[in-house]
Amino acid sequence: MDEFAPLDCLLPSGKQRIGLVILNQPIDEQFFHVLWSKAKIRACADGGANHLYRLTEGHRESFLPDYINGDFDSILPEVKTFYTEKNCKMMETSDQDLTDFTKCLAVMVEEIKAQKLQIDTIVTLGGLGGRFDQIMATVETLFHAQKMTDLPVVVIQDRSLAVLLKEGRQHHLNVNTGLEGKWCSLVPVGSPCLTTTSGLKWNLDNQVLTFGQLVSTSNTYEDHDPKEGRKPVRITTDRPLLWSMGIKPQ
Ligand SMILES: Cc1ncc(C[n+]2csc(CCOP(=O)(O)OP(=O)(O)O)c2C)c(N)n1
Ligand SMILES: O=c1ccn([C@@H]2O[C@H](COP(=O)(O)O)[C@@H](O)[C@H]2O)c(=O)[nH]1
Repeated sequence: MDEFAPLDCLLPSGKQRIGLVILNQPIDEQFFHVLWSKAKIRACADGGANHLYRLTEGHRESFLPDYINGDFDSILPEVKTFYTEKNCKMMETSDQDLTDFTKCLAVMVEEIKAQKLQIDTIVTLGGLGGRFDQIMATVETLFHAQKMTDLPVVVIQDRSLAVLLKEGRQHHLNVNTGLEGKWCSLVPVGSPCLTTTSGLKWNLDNQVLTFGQLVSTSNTYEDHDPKEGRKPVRITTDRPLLWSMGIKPQ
């Protein structure tokens, strides 16, 4: 059984130790500060460095990533110069068969192993906005991630979080952090998913989720007694299944 609280990473008091990946999308300042302070390793994928540079103006030296990688077709010259001079590791990879996000994640997994870092979750800022092909590529990267590591890889942008649930497991998602928004969803992105759930308003009972037949979007949580808190959402699936959920505006 896999127990996991997807939004624990955004709680200042949350217990997860994280690795942080910054992609080339606008960064939510509040989320950034919570995540940065908890992170044991921090990385930018290519143009992600431009966003970090802009956001931390006036305090840049306190927010240096461990490495920046990618094909460097988006990082601005002054940003590249700044982080190079500050001795951040610059890892240029010309490979045009994998996205900069996938490559960044692969490096992070290697670094976690090499440095024996205690990490519970890899959290990515960006990846769910901007270009549609990049959003689809983010989902594809989550499939690569499952081959690279057993750690959960969570993607957060704006008020949405996405994580790919592993196949053949029972997942218990703790959705009682207080940060959960109203909606949640289960999308069978790679192949049809035989799915059973509890804790949702619209549950599935050994049903096949597949495009063109049934996809669980605009779902929400089962009603609960506010004094007792929400019960976990339980999900079993025979194939990787994309869980996504809203984050309540703070
Ligand atoms: C079949 C196939 N289609 C498309 C590509 C092209 N391609 C896939 S990943 C990739 C790198 C994308 O890099 P990234 O920095 O993540 O995105 P960018 O902003 O450069 O588009 C490229 C060029 C390919 N190699 N193979
Ligand atoms: O519209 C977008 C553009 C990019 N991303 C993510 O950021 C990385 C790095 O992007 P670069 O354009 O190479 O700087 C890319 O691999 C995507 O994962 C995005 O989410 N949306």
